Formats: sequence, structure tokens, C-alpha cells
Amino acid sequence: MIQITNLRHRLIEIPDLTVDARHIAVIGPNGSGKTTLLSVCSGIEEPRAGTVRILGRPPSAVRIGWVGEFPDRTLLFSRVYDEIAATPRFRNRSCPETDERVRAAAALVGISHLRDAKVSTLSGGEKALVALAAAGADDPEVLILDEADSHLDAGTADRVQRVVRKSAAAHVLWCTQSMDTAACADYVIFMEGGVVRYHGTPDKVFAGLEETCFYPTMWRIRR
Ligand SMILES: Nc1ncnc2c1ncn2[C@@H]1O[C@H](COP(=O)(O)OP(=O)(O)OP(=O)(O)O)[C@@H](O)[C@H]1O
Repeated sequence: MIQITNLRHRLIEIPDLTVDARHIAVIGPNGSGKTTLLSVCSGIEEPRAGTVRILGRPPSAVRIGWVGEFPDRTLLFSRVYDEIAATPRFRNRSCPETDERVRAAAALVGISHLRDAKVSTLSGGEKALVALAAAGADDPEVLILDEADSHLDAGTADRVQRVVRKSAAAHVLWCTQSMDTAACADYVIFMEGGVVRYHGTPDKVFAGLEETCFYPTMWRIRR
């Protein structure tokens, strides 16, 4: 469960929000506060006021896998293998266990062939996949993805969706500009001007967005 109480940070103001769903999409216009909300939920930033509790704990006490929008800014190592191995190594896993985790995470994301590649030689989409493999390499309790699908072709974005759905994480918090992706979530949070304008099941949230550009294209076609 994710519980937000009296949260204020930059433009964000969320008095009270409790979400008990696994796959949560965060959507809304540019500048509405989506990344800010994800940063606070991941523990990257401490909120100015209020609290976030995930699985009953502050984010700093939760094992979180994070994939940012610009992997170029977050990938730390020059070799793909070392990037994926970083989390298990930081958690003092043994070398054989780390190796097993790296191989499994790379295979799951479909980048086994890139394990020994240099990060600098990868495309933007491949870097996003490396970041996803790294985020999932040490059994995160919560996966947080900030527009991780923004550089991916449709096929790769689909693969990422499938990988994320297979993850054993208790919550996947995913900010996306693809309303078709958001429509597949269990729960949707629509932000506008720093406040949560709508939240609930996709049916409920998109009912309020039917006349806007935020209505899923696939739903519009099917109507
Ligand atoms: N580090 C920062 N310091 C001050 N203001 C910031 C910082 N990061 C973001 N902001 C401001 O907070 C507001 C919300 O930004 P945020 O990145 O959370 O929006 P967003 O909904 O994720 O936008 P986008 O869809 O464009 O990525 C913006 O007005 C932005 O200028």
C-alpha cells in the first residue's frame, strides 16, 4: 500500500492519497508534478512537508528499483555488465550470485547479447533497457519508472511492459505519456498543476478525460 499524507513539495500538494494497487500509472500534462511525485516516492528527494509510506515504511527503508527518463544521466558504469551488477554488489551479494542475477536480469529484458558491451556504444532505447535490467537485478520491492518508455519503439515498449508485469515487485509506479499503456494499469493517478485531479481505476479516471487528449487512442477507436 502507498499512503501519502499532507504532501507538499515544489508545486505538489496532495492532502491524502492511499493506493492499494499493484500497477499504478501516473499521467498528466508536462510540468504537472509527475516526476516530482515519483522522486519523493522513491526517496530520491525528501518532501518539504508531509509523509509518504510505502508498504508501511518511509521510501528510504524500501528496496526500490528506479528507472529515470534519461538513462544517460543515471548509468554510472562503462560496461553494461557492471551497471546491472551494481545493485547486487552494493548489497554485498557474492560474485557467483551477482553473476547469476546479472544474467537473469539481462535475459528477462532481452539484452543478454549486450552484457559485455560498452554503455557508450548503446542507443538511447538500449540504455533504457540496461537501466530496467539494473533496477530489477536485486528483487526490488517497488519499481518506479519515470517515462522509461519515452525512447522506445512500440515493440520494445511492449517488451518492457511484459517484463514489468512479470516483476515480483509489490508496486510498480509508472509515469508515462502513453495513455494506452496507462489504460492497462490497475490504478491511474492523473496530475494537473501539482494536484491529483483524478485517481482510481482506468475506467473511472479516463471517464473524466474523455474529451481531452489524455483519452487512450485504443479506447477511442473501439468506441
Ligand atoms: N529541481 C527542481 N527545482 C525547482 N523546480 C523544479 C525542479 N524540478 C522540477 N521543477 C519544477 O516543478 C514542476 C513540475 O516538474 P516535474 O518534472 O515534476 O513535472 P512533470 O509532470 O514530470 O513534467 P514532464 O511531463 O514535462 O516531465 C515544473 O514546473 C518544474 O519546473
